[in-house]
Amino acid sequence: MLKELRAMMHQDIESILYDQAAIQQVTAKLGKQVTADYQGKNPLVICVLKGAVLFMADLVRQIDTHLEMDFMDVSSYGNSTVSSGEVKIVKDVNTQIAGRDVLIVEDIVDTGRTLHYLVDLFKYRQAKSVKICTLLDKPATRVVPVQVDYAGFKVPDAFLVGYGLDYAERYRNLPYIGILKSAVYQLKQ
Ligand SMILES: O=P(O)(O)OC[C@H]1O[C@H](OP(=O)(O)OP(=O)(O)O)[C@H](O)[C@@H]1O
Ligand code: HPA
Ligand SMILES: [Mg+2]
Repeated sequence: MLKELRAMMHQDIESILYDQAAIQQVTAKLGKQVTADYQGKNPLVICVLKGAVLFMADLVRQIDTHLEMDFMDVSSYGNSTVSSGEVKIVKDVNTQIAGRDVLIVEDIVDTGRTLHYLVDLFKYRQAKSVKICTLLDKPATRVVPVQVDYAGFKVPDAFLVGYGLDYAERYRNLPYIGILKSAVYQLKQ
């Protein structure tokens, strides 16, 4: 049954961009950079739900400093492949931000709206510093400027799924990152 479901999901994938080994390798590299930059700082590492949850889980295990974790759920795509333009807070962090070194962990920066909003929010809450670590950066589609401090891969202008990234809540559990066949979403929009 599981095999059949996997085969069905794979049929929707145009091509695989990054397999498990590539993701693991780049995550280890990012973890080393973060470790070097945050020695003695006890950063507050904030995962942007839901897309970044798999990356967060792998990344923190590659960071060799004390750190704290928190989770924020924001959403702007709904069941579409196009940003609604409005970032909605679904769940806020539980931690006081003032005076903290905040590291935001994201799966992808696309238009930049989500991260622009979050950086502004944490600065407004008087974080000591705010940095961004994203697995994927899609610079061609940027609408709002965002300073990305740590980026795993620069990706082409295509709709990606897998390893946390969804289309209409599906495909997050694929172990790799791939391009979704446009036929899958053109049928529905
Ligand atoms: O740069 P942007 O254009 O803002 O896009 C990036 C954001 O969009 C996706 O989240 P989404 O809103 O789909 O929620 P999800 O993480 O729960 O899938 C993705 O996980 C990023 O958080
Ligand atoms: O390419 C993408 N895939 C999935 N979710 C996304 N959110 C912004 N861009 C993407
Ligand atoms: Mg999404």
